[in-house]
Amino acid sequence: MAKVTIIGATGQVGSYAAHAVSQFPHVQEMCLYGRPGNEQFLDGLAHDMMDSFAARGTNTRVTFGTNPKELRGSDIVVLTSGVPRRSDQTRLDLALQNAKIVRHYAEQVGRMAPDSILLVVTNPVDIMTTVALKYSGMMPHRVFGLGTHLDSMRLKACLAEFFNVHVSEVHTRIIGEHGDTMVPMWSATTIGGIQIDNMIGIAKLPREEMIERVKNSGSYIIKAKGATVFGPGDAIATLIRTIVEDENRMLTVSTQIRREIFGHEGVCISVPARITRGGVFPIGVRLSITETAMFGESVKLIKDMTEKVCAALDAESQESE
Ligand SMILES: NC(=O)c1ccc[n+]([C@@H]2O[C@H](COP(=O)([O-])OP(=O)(O)OC[C@H]3O[C@@H](n4cnc5c(N)ncnc54)[C@H](O)[C@@H]3O)[C@@H](O)[C@H]2O)c1
Ligand SMILES: O=C(O)C[C@H](O)C(=O)O
Repeated sequence: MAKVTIIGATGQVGSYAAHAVSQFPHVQEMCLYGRPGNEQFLDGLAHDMMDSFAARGTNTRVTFGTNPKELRGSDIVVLTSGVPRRSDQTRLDLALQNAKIVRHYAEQVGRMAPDSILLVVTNPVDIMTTVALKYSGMMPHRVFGLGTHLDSMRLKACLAEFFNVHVSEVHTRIIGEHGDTMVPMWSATTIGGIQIDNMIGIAKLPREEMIERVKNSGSYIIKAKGATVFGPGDAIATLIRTIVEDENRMLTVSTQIRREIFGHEGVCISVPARITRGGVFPIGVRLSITETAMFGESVKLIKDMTEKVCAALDAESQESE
C-alpha cells in the first residue's frame, strides 16, 4: 500500500494525474499538495475526487494541504508545480523561473520524505530533475523525471497508425532531451516483435515526418487547447503504477547517467531504465552510430543549460546569505 503526494495538484497536469493515479488499488492515500493560499481550491478538488471515487467504487483516501508536514509518509511524490510554456516558447525558456520553484519543493521533499521516490514533471524536465536531485539531497535512484516517456508514447501512437496495428504491438523508445534534440531509437523499434528494418512489403516509413510530429506535439496541443493534460497525466500514472505494483518495467525516463555506462555523466537525461518499487535504475544499451552522435549532442545541450541554471541558483543563494 502506498501514499502518493502530488505537488502542484491545483494545476491542470497535477489534478488529472491525481485522479488517474488514485484508481490503482495499491494507492491507499492520495495527498493533494499546493502552495499556501490554494487551500480552498484543494478542498474543492478533494471533495470532487471523493464524489468520483464513490461513483467508480475507488477506495483511495484523499487528503490535502499546503504545510510541508503533509509530505511526511509519502512513498511517491510527483512534482508538477511550475509555469507551463506558451506555444511560442520552448520548454528551455522556462528553466530559471521553474528551477526556483523546483528547488523550493525539492528541499521540502528531502526534509520531510527523504526515502520517497520523487518523480519530476515540471519543464524543462531534464534540467528540473537535476535541480530536484541536487536540492533534495536524495539518492540518484530515487529522483527521476518523466523525460521522454511521453515522447516514446507519442511515437508509438504514430507507428501504430502507420502500420495499422494495435499500440500494444509496437515497441519503441526515444532517448535524450524531452525537447528538440530527442533521439528516436529506431534500432530498438519493433512491430509485433519484428525489427522495423526487417519488415518486407511495407511502404517506406516516413521517419523524419514522424519524429517532427512527436517534437511538435506539445506546442501543437498547447496552441489548440491551452495545455497538454491527458497525455502527460496518463504517462505519469503508468510510471506510478509501475512503482507501486513493483512491475519491474523497462521504460524511458530522465535519470542521472554514469560515464561507465553511457559515456557521459553529471546530468539527468532520458535513457532506458528498470523501474521498481525500490527506484529507477538506468540500463546501458549499445546504440547505432547515428544514435550515439545524436545522444551526445542532446547530452551536451542539457548539460550546458543545467550547469548555467545551477550556477544561477547557487549565486542567488549566496546573495541571500
Ligand atoms: N514533462 C512533461 O512531459 C510535462 C507535460 C505537461 C506539463 N509539464 C509541465 O508541468 C508544469 C505544470 O503544467 P500545468 O499545465 O499543470 O500548469 P498549470 O498552470 O495548470 O499549473 C501550474 C501549477 O504550478 C503551481 N505554481 C505555479 N507557479 C508557482 C510558484 N511560483 N510557486 C509554487 N507553485 C506554483 C500552480 O499553483 C499550479 O498548481 C509546467 O512546467 C509544464 O511545462 C511537463
Ligand atoms: O510541451 C509542453 O510544454 C508540455 C509537455 O512537455 C508535453 O510535451 O506535452
